[in-house]
Amino acid sequence: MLGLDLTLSYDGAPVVHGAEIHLEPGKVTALVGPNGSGKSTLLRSLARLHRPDAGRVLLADDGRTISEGSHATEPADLLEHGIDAATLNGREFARRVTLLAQSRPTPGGITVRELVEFGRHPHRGRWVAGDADGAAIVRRAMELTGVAEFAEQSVDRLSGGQLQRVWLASCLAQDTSVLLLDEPTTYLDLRYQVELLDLIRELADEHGVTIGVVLHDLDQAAAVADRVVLLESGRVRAVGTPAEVLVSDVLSSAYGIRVDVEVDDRGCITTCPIGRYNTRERVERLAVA
Ligand SMILES: Nc1ncnc2c1ncn2[C@@H]1O[C@H](COP(=O)(O)OP(=O)(O)OP(=O)(O)O)[C@@H](O)[C@H]1O
Repeated sequence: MLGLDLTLSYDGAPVVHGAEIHLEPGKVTALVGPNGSGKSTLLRSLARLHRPDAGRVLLADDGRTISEGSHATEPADLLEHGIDAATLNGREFARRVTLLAQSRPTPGGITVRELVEFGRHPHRGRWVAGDADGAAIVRRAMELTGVAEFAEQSVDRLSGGQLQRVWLASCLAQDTSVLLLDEPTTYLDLRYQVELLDLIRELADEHGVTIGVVLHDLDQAAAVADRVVLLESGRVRAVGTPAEVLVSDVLSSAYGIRVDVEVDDRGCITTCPIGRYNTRERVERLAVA
């Protein structure tokens, strides 16, 4: 997927200025940046939920799903052979791209299974019977996200984290080749944060899914992403591997606070924003104590 020269605005006021973003099949691309830098707006434009003032979104012409994997696509291939997302009808687009949004209105009075089954909507004909693989895909989506155990429970009785996982299951049930996630670890406890990041990696590595994920936690971005796109004031400030983008001077300048970065022997990146309460001397003193 390639977002090209995207200019995005609200009420005529641009908030993203000519951004380019390339999401590759089988790779995880993390969008990071300060509050208000345009991450969600950019992600929503890739999901066709925010119409660009200028620019376009191109998709690989394979129309494949998570189950089938997808071909590698370079920006030049997409420019030549890609499909302009704006030309697809809603159903065609929804078979290719799904977004786990930050918040969604959840219909009341339905079960977890019914909400997950909702993800099958672009694969259904006029009759449910048309979706032969649907039941198996829904079951698998619920197992992967750990919601199968409360499949028959009402969504009204779920915690924030459980509901987040049910919506993720619904996105997986949609079985698209592009999966976009906006701050998916919000509301999740430590275990499910880690499991969600593992699942994201598994979908990319084993199923060739194209993944774009907005993350505030830079250490999570470093751990899960192949590429990081750093946005600042609606502009792409840096693109590259985590080791290339998540460096002290770039982060300190983007976030307006000193950010130290450590890389251990295994190449794991840890970022440490230094506030007044969190001077290096204090951190070292606590480590000794
Ligand atoms: N519905 C809206 N109406 C008007 N302006 C908006 C709207 N949503 C977002 N904006 C503005 O667009 C800019 C980008 O917002 P966006 O939500 O894309 O940033 P973000 O990087 O995702 O922020 P955060 O990290 O806080 O979620 C901000 O200046 C924000 O105030």
